Amino acid sequence: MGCVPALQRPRVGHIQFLNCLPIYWGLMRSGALIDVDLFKDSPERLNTALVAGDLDIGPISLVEYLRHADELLLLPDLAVGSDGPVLSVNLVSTSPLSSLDGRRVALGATSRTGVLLAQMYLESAVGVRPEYFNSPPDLPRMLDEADAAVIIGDVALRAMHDAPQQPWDVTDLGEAWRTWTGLPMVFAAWAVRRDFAAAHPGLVKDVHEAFLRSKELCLTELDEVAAAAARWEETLSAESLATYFRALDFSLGARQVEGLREFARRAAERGTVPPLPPGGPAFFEG
Ligand SMILES: C=C(O[C@@H]1C=C(C(=O)O)C=C[C@H]1O)C(=O)O
Repeated sequence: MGCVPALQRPRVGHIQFLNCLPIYWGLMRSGALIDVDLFKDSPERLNTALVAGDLDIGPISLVEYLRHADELLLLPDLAVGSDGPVLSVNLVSTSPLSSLDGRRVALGATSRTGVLLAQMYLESAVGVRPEYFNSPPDLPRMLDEADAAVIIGDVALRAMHDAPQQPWDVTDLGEAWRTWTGLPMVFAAWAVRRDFAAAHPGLVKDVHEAFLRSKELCLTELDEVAAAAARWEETLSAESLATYFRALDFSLGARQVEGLREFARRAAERGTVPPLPPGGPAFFEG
């Protein structure tokens, strides 16, 4: 009887960490926010929502993408990574890394990629086999219960900032990966569910283009983003936030894909994730 289906905006995830504030800034400045239903949350909850089909498009930890690559397509040229120090994916330790054999290491619950990278690094580069346990990302509590802790996002950025006044060794895992492999690290990428992309290719193209425009725009306005964010920070200054935003690499070009593949290969070798299919990752090609 000519029933018109209700129009529904794409359900899009957004990481509620400072790392994705530049992307949010760009979406806001271009007006693209009006055309999406934006869900802000922590990375691990966004991972779950995208995999469950409660979101259509969103950022996903690289490790979770690798576990669900058959259900997802990556959006080209968009990621959260670094080609060197990242400042916010940190292994914080109260004793030297070489002494961690058999000792307890707390893994922060918001991270999937950072915590796996820390384990790979400790075991294969440092040569120790600690005992790991999962923990809420509360650094003082983690260090009460363990000799080292892996944290990401704002908590990690603030810990890096406070480290000179604390008895901590901080290993920046973006930098460690780069020194170890010579490649950039991709911690998270943006993906669309394959079923949604098949049903609504035009919408996905629009959202992807909005994200790319947002990225371009924010890169030219990072000092303004940093100044706006610093008003709500107790200890991080506009200068340190600007340094942070410049350390982050939001691109997913040929070199970043090479880094992604190398991480995938090493993770699959450990049996933690299935191998990437040949020619992978598969991208949305709207
Ligand atoms: C650089 C970061 O990238 C992230 C790291 C993630 C992970 O370790 O699983 C997931 C999403 C991103 O937020 C960060 O959170 O600091």
